[in-house]
Amino acid sequence: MTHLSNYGNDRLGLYTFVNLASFVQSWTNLKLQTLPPVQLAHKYFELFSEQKDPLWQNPCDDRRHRDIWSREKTCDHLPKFIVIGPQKTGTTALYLFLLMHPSIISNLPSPKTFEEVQFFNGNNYHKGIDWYMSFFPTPSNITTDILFEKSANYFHSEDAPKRASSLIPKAKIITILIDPSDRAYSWYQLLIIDGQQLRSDPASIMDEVQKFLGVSPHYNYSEALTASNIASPLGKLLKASKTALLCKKEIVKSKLEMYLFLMYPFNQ
Ligand SMILES: Nc1ncnc2c1ncn2[C@@H]1O[C@H](COP(=O)(O)OS(=O)(=O)O)[C@@H](OP(=O)(O)O)[C@H]1O
Repeated sequence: MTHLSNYGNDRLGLYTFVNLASFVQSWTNLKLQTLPPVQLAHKYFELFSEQKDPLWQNPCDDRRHRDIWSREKTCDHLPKFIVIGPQKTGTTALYLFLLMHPSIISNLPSPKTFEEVQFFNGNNYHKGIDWYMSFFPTPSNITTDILFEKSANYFHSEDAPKRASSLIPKAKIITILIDPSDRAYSWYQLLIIDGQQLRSDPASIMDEVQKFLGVSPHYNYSEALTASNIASPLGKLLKASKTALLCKKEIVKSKLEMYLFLMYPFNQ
């Protein structure tokens, strides 16, 4: 079983399998049985569970694979080098410096992860090779243009090395190493806020933010963020937003209207 997006190896496998089955039928008393395709697949992965996780192989090194690929699946849509991180080492700066070179071309941006594709490290990998290749533009000059991608979290991913070496074995790799304490300090300067909690429990989040920023005096958000405290602008906003939520079906038709409605007390 292969995880190539073509049938170069699988055709050979099927040919061997058919001949094996006819040999068994002709020369033995064994009764061959089969199952419908989906059940057969379940059975297969029960027996070979290690193959549940695909490992996309490189289609470019085998002429048979290249020959049956469509034009869109040219090997020119794969990177020639990758910047693997780690995070907080200056990867964004390096990425921008590389982009300044006329022959070095990056992947197209991702709506979710911006300049990074983050293919080899996580679940995006299961979206397949076509998904990955769709991030790379067609080079205007195949011989001189060099495609690359930078995903800073490849560095600490356990899966990324084997996945990358299977799909792009010839790609060069760039990593940036700095004093770990500088990285730690950079992380320390960053506060990640849980957006869901900001909605459900803003006061606790704001306590955390104050601590992180070291602001003084400590402001009592628990008190300020109550509907009863309507004298303050925050109270007005909260009251307005509460009203908006209560009657949103009737009066709030879109997110924009909701926004304007919430901001109304401040725009008067
Ligand atoms: N030349 C240049 N220009 C701008 N910034 C530079 C440069 N070299 C390194 N840095 C520092 O790199 C830190 C951010 O690293 P990353 O881009 O890898 O961060 S991230 O993982 O993408 O969040 C970030 O560090 P901190 O400021 O300490 O957070 C940047 O200041």
